[in-house]
Amino acid sequence: MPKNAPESPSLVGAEYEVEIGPVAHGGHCIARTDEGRVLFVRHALPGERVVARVTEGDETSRFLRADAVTVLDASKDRIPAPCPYAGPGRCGGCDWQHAKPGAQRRLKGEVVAEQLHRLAGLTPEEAGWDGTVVPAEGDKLPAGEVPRWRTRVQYAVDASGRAGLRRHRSHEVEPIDHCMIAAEGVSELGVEKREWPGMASVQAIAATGSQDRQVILTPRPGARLPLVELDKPVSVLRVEEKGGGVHRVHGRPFVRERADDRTYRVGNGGFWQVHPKAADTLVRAVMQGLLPRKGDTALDLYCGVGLFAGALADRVGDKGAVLGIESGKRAVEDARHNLQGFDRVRIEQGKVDQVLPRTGITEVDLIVLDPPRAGAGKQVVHHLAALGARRIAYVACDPAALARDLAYFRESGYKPRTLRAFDLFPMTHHVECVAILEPATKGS
Ligand SMILES: C[S@@+](CC[C@H](N)C(=O)[O-])C[C@H]1O[C@@H](n2cnc3c(N)ncnc32)[C@H](O)[C@@H]1O
Repeated sequence: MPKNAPESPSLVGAEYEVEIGPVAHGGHCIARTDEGRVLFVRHALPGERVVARVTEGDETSRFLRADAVTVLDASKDRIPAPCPYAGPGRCGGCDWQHAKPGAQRRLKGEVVAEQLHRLAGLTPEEAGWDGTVVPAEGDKLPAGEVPRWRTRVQYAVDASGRAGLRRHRSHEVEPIDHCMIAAEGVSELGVEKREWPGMASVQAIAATGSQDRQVILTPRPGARLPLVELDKPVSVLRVEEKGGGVHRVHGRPFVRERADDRTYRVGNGGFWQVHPKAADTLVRAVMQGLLPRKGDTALDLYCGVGLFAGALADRVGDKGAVLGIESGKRAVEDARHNLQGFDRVRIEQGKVDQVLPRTGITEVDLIVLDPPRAGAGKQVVHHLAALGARRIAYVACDPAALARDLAYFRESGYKPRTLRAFDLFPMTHHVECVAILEPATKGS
């Protein structure tokens, strides 16, 4: 828009009575107004008739964002949100509090299917997927009961020092007394029960398989650190104002997580799967898909603190070899520490697209890649396909990025053999997938 062009009138606050259409990626459903405007409506379910109030957009917007503020005709999948902080304009953490657990998983499945179809041109059958989204072990609870799965919670702190969670697409904080999806170990720390003057955010971590608890404080500019007295002994870290460096305040600078019968040190609030069953679930799915053999060579790309590299190293044995690549400096130190017992495991620091070509590797037997939400991208996918792996496991937290990359894999001669989807983020719209790929010539 030219600099001094008049702004078009905002539609925020406008209300439309609409029929809710299919679910879309991102925790909302699609609806159309009588004049043909497209609405992305939160707090609604497919098939419902609702009054949707616009939360973002103006007369020129291609689509508007809206909240269902009145439900005129409810879906049979609707339940009263168990969380008192869920609802229009409230906490932005959960998208599907108002849906029965089975319906949440169906909605996620529809999103995965739609992304596969739209971005990769694949039907569920062609992707080797039965169309289901599987709950994590122990999470199949009756409607109204909420799994306490979040072992890491990033609380935002408001100007008065109260901890809470951010409202949807907003910097505003919804102060909360209790997050229902927080793991018991997180709630027990009592972060929500005290004030955090001067802090911008407070992250609480409760490790899985050890009693390690950690709080990571991010102060506002110029603020002094509060004396941290919590209900449990914890280690405390502080994030620097500028540059985001992390410093130890007291206790260990890491927590010990357990997965696949191994302990992993995770320092400075680095990446670890949030659901307590996620690491084991994903390792199992990847290993069942790859079927590593003694003597295999393997890559673990975007390896974090070495979760899949550790599992692969165990299975390929002394005659095999594993190379992990990870961009985070601290995560690389942790991965090297975690896997120091394996002579034939090497961890390289840097971005996959830069490090991989420098390694000079031209052939491998197996590959695991577990990229961040943006996915791996065309260049990395084409490079991987040229290495001739027998099987590739793609672990994906964003089905759109996965579907796009599956299309790149197809261009370069790989097809999905199986795909599995897991509900490792109950109550939210997020879903984790594991696709196992093999050369397209195999069995076709
Ligand atoms: C989804 S996590 C997976 C970590 C690990 N596989 C696990 O399950 O614990 C993605 C990891 O990729 C790293 N990362 C992000 N972009 C990267 C890049 N371009 N190259 C290498 N690593 C990257 C992040 O630091 C993070 O540790």
